[in-house]
Amino acid sequence: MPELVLELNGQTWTLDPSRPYALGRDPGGDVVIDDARVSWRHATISWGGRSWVVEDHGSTNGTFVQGHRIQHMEIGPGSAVHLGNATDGPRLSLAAAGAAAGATPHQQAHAQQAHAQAHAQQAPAQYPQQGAPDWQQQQHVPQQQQQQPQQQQAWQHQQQQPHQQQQPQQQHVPHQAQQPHAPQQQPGGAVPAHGDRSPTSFHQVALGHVMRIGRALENELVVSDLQVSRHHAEFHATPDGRFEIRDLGSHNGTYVNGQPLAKSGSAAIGPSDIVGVGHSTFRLVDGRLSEFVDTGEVSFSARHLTVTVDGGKQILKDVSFGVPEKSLVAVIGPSGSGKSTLLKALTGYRPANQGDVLYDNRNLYKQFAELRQRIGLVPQDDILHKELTVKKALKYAAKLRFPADTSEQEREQRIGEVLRELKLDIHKDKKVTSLSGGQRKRVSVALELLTKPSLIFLDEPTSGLDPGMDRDVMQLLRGLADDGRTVLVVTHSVAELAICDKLLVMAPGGAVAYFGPPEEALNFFGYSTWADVFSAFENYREYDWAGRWKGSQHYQMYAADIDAVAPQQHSQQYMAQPQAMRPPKPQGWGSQLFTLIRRYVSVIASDKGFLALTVILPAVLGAVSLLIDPDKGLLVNPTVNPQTGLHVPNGTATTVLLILAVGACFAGAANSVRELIKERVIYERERATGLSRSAYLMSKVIVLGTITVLQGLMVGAIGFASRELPDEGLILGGSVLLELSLPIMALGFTAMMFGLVISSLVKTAEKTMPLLVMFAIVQVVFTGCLFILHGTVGVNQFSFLMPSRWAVAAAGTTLDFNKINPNTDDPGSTDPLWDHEALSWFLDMGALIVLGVLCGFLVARFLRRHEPEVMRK
Ligand SMILES: Nc1ncnc2c1ncn2[C@@H]1O[C@H](COP(=O)(O)OP(=O)(O)OP(=O)(O)O)[C@@H](O)[C@H]1O
Repeated sequence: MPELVLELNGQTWTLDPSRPYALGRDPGGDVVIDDARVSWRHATISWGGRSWVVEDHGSTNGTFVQGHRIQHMEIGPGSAVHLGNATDGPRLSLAAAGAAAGATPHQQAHAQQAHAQAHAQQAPAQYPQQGAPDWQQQQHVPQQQQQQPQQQQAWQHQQQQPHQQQQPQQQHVPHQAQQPHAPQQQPGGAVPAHGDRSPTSFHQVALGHVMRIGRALENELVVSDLQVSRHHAEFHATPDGRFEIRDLGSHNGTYVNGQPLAKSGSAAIGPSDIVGVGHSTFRLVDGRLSEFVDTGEVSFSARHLTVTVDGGKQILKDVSFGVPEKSLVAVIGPSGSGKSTLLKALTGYRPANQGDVLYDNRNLYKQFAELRQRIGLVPQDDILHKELTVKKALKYAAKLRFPADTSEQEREQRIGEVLRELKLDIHKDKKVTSLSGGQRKRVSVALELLTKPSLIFLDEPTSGLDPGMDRDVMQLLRGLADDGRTVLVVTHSVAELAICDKLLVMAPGGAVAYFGPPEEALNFFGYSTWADVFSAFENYREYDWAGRWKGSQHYQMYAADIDAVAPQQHSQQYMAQPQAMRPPKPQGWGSQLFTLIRRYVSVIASDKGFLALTVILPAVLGAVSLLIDPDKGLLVNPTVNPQTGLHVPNGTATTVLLILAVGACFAGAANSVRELIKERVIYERERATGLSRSAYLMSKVIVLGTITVLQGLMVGAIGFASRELPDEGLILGGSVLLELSLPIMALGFTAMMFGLVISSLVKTAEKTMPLLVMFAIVQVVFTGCLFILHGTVGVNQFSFLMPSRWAVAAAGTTLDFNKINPNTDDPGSTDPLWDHEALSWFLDMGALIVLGVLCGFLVARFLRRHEPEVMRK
């Protein structure tokens, strides 16, 4: 095979066809070119089987042959290649072996050493075919980029050898100490399931002994952590030397290798297993239990995260980055660059289709059930009921998130701690709605801090805040990180980036454009302001920003080591086992329901406007019906038409019933139509922390149902009370008013359920109003009061889906609607739903209730769509 001799600036290299040669500024490359226009890893030259080939590696300023920018081109003796500029960029001259001197031994050795590194990287895929845009010409890499920052080196070192830094008890720790649960790479780049650090303490377990773990002081192993139940789990050391962990019906669950044990279930454990109880993890080390307490100082990394949506489009592309403990990371990027998608992938809300998220070297996706408790997420919208006081909002959140066996006093104590930590104690009795935007964000953070998460994610916490509040919130986050947590914030505000440890810049299309210290970022892009950088993103959307990043020195310094591990394809594996990932609920169903009802009642009670409307609306709707022929009753007209033999219709009865039915429909649906959409963010977040969907839905049904039924009673009582009614009902004898009001009340309830369906279906609250109006008008049409439905094939069957049809029919059986509103077109026919019989009344009421229940199922179904993917059943 022909060797090729490459000449540059008087130096020569003999290229051997057996391997590729990396060209660029990287001192570890084969041919090192010290020119600012040349990228860190600019291009490779390799033997392509037939001829030599030069391939651009996503360089910023391009590779040129005969004045043309090339991506991939065959070359040979006599060719000349320019790097970085077509005319005056460094010129590589190629000649046949023998025509020039070979490479020096030093250069050869250097090239060999760099060879492996060159293969660890991936070349970006594509580059603009036209000339480089203007901004590229301005490109120059700041000098400081040549230096490896101390902090990063230190972290990388720690990532590779965590235990060498902190192993005071190493002499007590047998094989695990020498092979700690560090990020040892397994074949294929998998990270071991267990990633904890040095033990916090050791506990002796005698053979044949049982060691109970829990929060209560009487346990042998007391874990003072509110996430742990009073009597949480037991370690059994059998006389024959085997060990077993048994859950004692704990509320937050006991985990083995990240997977929850069944409630009161047990599992045999060996030295390689890791048992999770609240913030503590336990391992068996030489017959003893080593305990590690997660106090928040955790490293965090993402590797090769790729999210693909239906249709195969990638909206997040191969995102890798990592940060040590106590880090504050900001994520910025233009709209649509995948920041929210990244946040969902990092928090496990919507796991990436490819790639891993490592929480202190433990795979978050695989151990989500356990690790989700250590993650706090503050969405963009407040996760609080604004009508409540700060203290009350935290009280209900604590009640829902802490195990059922925590006492009021314990919860109060923790609430007091977070209020003091976030300097909110002076505001604790204020309503959330009366706080400033920044204070409100603090309350959302406080709520997440209740359970002491080690990782906190925030989605645009400063949007809508003035610059002063922006700074306050960012400083708050800085403080949280300094106190020993890892904080990642997605933000649109670039004013306070300097206080972050690392900055991740997302490019259009969902790829990384930069990751590294914030102070070096603008230099990296070659601009003086972020506005210019974002304009460049907008103007050069098709440019390969990711390729530019991967060809950069910063990539080598801050991401290449994380990127070097092969991506893990796993979406099917995770999605196939949703059952295994579903975490236990800290509270029982009934307890959640009770708390939710109390919270909902508190919210409603503090909303005086809503309370007033719930009374005024039915009162007005009932009262307007009184204006219709006030002196006429709701009885069958005694006059009979001699020609048809039918009673003369009582138009007053049908109109009054129509108005009351529509009033109940409107009041019921109006009560609920905004209810789910307005607290969707709260629901999403609470669902991820263990809220039961059915308990949530039931709390709405019970509270709103009660209100609506009472409103229905009011509408019925006002509307019917002053009218002349039959002396006897079909069901309740003399209580005709009540018998007539019951269908109105049931109609209100079912309409309320329809309102919930709308609320669970829509994407924004604004869409609820048109749908509410449409619903009410459709109900008017299908009451059967405006025209006879019976006998009209198709329309009649369709009307069975309308609650107003059944409610009017039920009241109509009592009033004998077949005589009040006879079918004059077809005198012999009557509507069976209106038959003046008890059976028909029950049938109509039953159908009304069944419609309501069906709506309940639909709501549950639609609610599922707004849940974190891992929580969907
Ligand atoms: N489920 C989905 N199916 C198809 N495309 C999606 C889906 N979710 C998001 N996208 C698209 O992916 C891209 C990234 O969306 P994402 O919301 O993550 O961006 P973002 O950076 O958070 O934007 P913004 O700053 O405006 O909130 C957008 O173009 C969006 O339209």
